[in-house]
Amino acid sequence: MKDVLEIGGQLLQSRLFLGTGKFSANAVIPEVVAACGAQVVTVALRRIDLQYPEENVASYIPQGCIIMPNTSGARNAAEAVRIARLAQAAGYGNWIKVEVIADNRYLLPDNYETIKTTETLAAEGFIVLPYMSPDLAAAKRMVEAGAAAVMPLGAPIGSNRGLKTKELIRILIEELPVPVIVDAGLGRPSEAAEAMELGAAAVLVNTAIATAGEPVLMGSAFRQAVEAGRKGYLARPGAIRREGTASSPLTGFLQE
Ligand SMILES: CC(=O)[C@@H](O)[C@H](O)COP(=O)(O)O
Repeated sequence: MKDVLEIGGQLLQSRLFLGTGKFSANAVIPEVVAACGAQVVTVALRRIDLQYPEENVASYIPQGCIIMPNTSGARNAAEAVRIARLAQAAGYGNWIKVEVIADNRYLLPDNYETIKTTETLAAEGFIVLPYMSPDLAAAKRMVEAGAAAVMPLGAPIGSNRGLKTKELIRILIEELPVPVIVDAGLGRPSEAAEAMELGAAAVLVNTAIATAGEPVLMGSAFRQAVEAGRKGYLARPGAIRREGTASSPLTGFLQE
């Protein structure tokens, strides 16, 4: 049975979602998407320019990808809902990544406003993927509100600090009935593999790929890391022990 990820009725082979901010030029995006094998690509509505296609980041996303607008810039539920409706009216479908960020230093999400946004947009038929701080109570409310997945941060956006919220994300993976997609802060392919080994359904990466010296090569590295991490999870890793266990029996050699 092929290992596919289902979200909003879509069957995805790729578990690496790509963010499109911070690239030195939009022209590199098609090659990076191909290197990542990404099927879901997120764009900020403010970077969608309907009048000048060459400035419209969405026009660099290959056919066949799901373009998932995000509500970055929204500081409360009302603004996020407005951005989502604008994106849909502009023809960008009904997937939406909810981002409601009220602090300028750490760019941490406002879970309360995100819950409210999820309630409104899910009721309007959007496929809602809320970016959130990994809190079980808030995540359950987002799921009750109709979230198709939840997207807890590993570390602050753009920090490249990795899976700093690992134990909280593990709880979400164990307790929630929807896919858990680690989003934000993953700085190295190994950290994406770590998230996948934990049981994350997918990861979303932007800064680490966009700001690498070689974004296409880094995208390919993240692709392989996500695939390896997923296989490591499916293979059911052995128990972690404190004591040593000989790889071949030493009986008959050591005096008890
Ligand atoms: C919430 C948000 O905006 C993230 O999707 C961001 O784009 C990805 O975070 P990194 O840039 O740290 O990968």
